[in-house]
Amino acid sequence: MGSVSKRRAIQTARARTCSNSTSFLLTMPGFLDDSNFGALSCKLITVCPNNVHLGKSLPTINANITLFDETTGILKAIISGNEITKWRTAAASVVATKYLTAKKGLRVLAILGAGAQGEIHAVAFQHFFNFEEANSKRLIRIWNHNTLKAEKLVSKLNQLYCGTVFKCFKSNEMCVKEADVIITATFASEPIVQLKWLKKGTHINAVGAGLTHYSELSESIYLASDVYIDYSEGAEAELTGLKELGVEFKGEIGTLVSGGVSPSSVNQITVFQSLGMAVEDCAMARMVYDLYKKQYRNV
Ligand SMILES: NC(=O)C1=CN([C@@H]2O[C@H](COP(=O)(O)OP(=O)(O)OC[C@H]3O[C@@H](n4cnc5c(N)ncnc54)[C@H](OP(=O)(O)O)[C@@H]3O)[C@@H](O)[C@H]2O)C=CC1
Ligand SMILES: O=C([O-])C1=[NH+]CCC1
Repeated sequence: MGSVSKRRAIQTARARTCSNSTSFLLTMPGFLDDSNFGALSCKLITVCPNNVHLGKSLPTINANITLFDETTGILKAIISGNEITKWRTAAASVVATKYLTAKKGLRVLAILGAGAQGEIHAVAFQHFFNFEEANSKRLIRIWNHNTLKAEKLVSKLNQLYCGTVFKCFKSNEMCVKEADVIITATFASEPIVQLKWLKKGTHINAVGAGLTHYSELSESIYLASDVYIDYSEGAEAELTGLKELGVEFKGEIGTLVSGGVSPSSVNQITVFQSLGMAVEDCAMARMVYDLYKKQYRNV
């Protein structure tokens, strides 16, 4: 993220090719100029929310990353991108939360959405943060519009991570009540969080992209918040609706990381509007490729 804000990363706004009214292909080329994590790559990712209704347990998001030699342009690898997309998206939310809540006490975390992103955010946030609601008990709240799915996820997470209690909420309003941090990771095309439900100083990681990238939160939340983005070019292209609403972006998270922007005050509601960056995929693909070479080819 720091490299993006220092302009050591090249990633034009991605192309979106619709295959029908709800599904699309994103083409995400990126170049990262870094001796350890640098790479030239292009992620091809399809988003098909209706896969969930096909009854075949198909992921709704499917990605592959093509990795190229920066000098010769020769294709080096095609790397499956589903796990990479999950992890790098949660990692971006962790970094945004770290920098935007640095001066705030964190007790209550609410995750809205129990799909792939909801799950990986729960795993990442229990690892990096200490959300203790009461009696020093670590707790993470999870809501899904279909409660059964949230119950299944909660049961799985409670078996895997015994240091934290994962609790299912039937109401999104109750789930976000008193939350210090909220993560929205759904395909909701209508707001699932309202301003009047929030307390002062809440930080929201808005990850989901339904029809637009900003449909999970009410307009009043955006207008009342300091909104941060991952990269300006993407925001200019994909967040036009927010700009038309009068929302001014405070800056890129990478600028906060590099110390170029002062984080918001403790009582200010903040939103990290996560679009997802091609260079996050670049860095991860390079890491996977290097590990593969070391482990299997002894190079
Ligand atoms: N910012 C970024 O970098 C990235 C963003 N995303 C976005 O994150 C979101 C989640 O992705 P992912 O977890 O992989 O997808 P999944 O299909 O695994 O999960 C989607 C979740 O959204 C819920 N959901 C679906 N429709 C609605 C609705 N109308 N209202 C409320 N909840 C709904 C689903 O519940 P149920 O199954 O019960 O219907 C499920 O819990 C997507 O919008 C995706 O585009 C994904 C990757 C990267
Ligand atoms: O960056 C990404 O991979 C995505 N953003 C929205 C859907 C997938």
